[in-house]
Amino acid sequence: MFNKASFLTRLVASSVRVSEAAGGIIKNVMAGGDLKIVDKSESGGGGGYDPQTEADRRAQYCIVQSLQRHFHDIKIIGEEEDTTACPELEMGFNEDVLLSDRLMSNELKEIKENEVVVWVDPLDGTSEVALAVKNKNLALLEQVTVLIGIAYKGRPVAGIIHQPYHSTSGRTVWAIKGCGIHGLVPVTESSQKIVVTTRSHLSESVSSALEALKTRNLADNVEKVGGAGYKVLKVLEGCAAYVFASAGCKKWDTCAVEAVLDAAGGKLTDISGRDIRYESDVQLNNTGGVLATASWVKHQDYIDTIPQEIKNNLPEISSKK
Ligand SMILES: Nc1ncnc2c1ncn2[C@@H]1O[C@H](COP(=O)(O)O)[C@@H](O)[C@H]1OP(=O)(O)O
Ligand SMILES: [Mg+2]
Ligand SMILES: [Mg+2]
Ligand SMILES: [Mg+2]
Repeated sequence: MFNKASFLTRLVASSVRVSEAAGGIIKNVMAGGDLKIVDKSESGGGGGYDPQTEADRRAQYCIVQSLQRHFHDIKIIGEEEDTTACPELEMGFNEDVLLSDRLMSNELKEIKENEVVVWVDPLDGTSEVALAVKNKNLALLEQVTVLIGIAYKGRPVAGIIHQPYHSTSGRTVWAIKGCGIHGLVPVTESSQKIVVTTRSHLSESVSSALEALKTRNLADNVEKVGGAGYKVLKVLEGCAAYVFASAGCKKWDTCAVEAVLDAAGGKLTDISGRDIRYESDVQLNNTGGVLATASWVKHQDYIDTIPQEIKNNLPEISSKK
């Protein structure tokens, strides 16, 4: 069945399994107790404290090696430049994904390996991992996700969000364009408009955007939590929007989650309402910020309410410098 399925279905089926293997590696490193944290901003990354742990490095190695072994011509762009080798694992694939093959459009069925860009965030929420260990507050680990996003012609067509610390054995939420969302049942209405935003990268523009939303009853409450993946899961499970009016996150933070949110009827753009592009040569930073909304609110209301001066300070830069 696997070999008969189209390339995109096989890539997603493998990526679901690989994300779960990466989640296991993250848990093993955490259980070992020695994160070997480095601060990437010290090696010229700029932009303030930017931690990377042994879990980030091992998870990325596992994901990239496994996918490249089975799909030689895909282009993979991962967050971490430094990785740590880990034993080769025979991944297999997730059988449920294969069932999507019959639902896929012909255009997606005909996608070839050299036409996709795979955006990998091996561990989203590294700041929360560092804080969880420092404060011995393991509840923060629920905010950790593994993100694998698949882009075709510059736009997301599939996404995988693995949440290793969700309940006891973790969970994987995945979607292929036009084939629905799997791994959770999205909330389709809520009496309260809760907006989620950053815990560790707050700034003047982030706060001002949230204040503006509150005045228009688009944010009854604001929750500050970590991770782009975790915040989109919160939007899928009842929050109204994820608003990040800052240039800090990258294409690997948003490609997977945009594909999953889109499949649930939500929407993700920059804060000016522009689509985020995912070609292999784009600027890695999401310089226009991130606005993700649930299916049951109007995305345009949030765009219209964010002050123009904040948008002007977050221009879109689409080509790599
Ligand atoms: N200034 C920044 N520098 C590095 N990464 C950032 C920055 N801002 C956001 N991110 C990335 O975007 C994610 C969402 O941001 P936040 O948690 O602040 O809402 C973070 O988990 C982090 O991903 P990662 O943990 O993979 O490095
Ligand atoms: Mg990081
Ligand atoms: Mg990230
Ligand atoms: Mg990361």
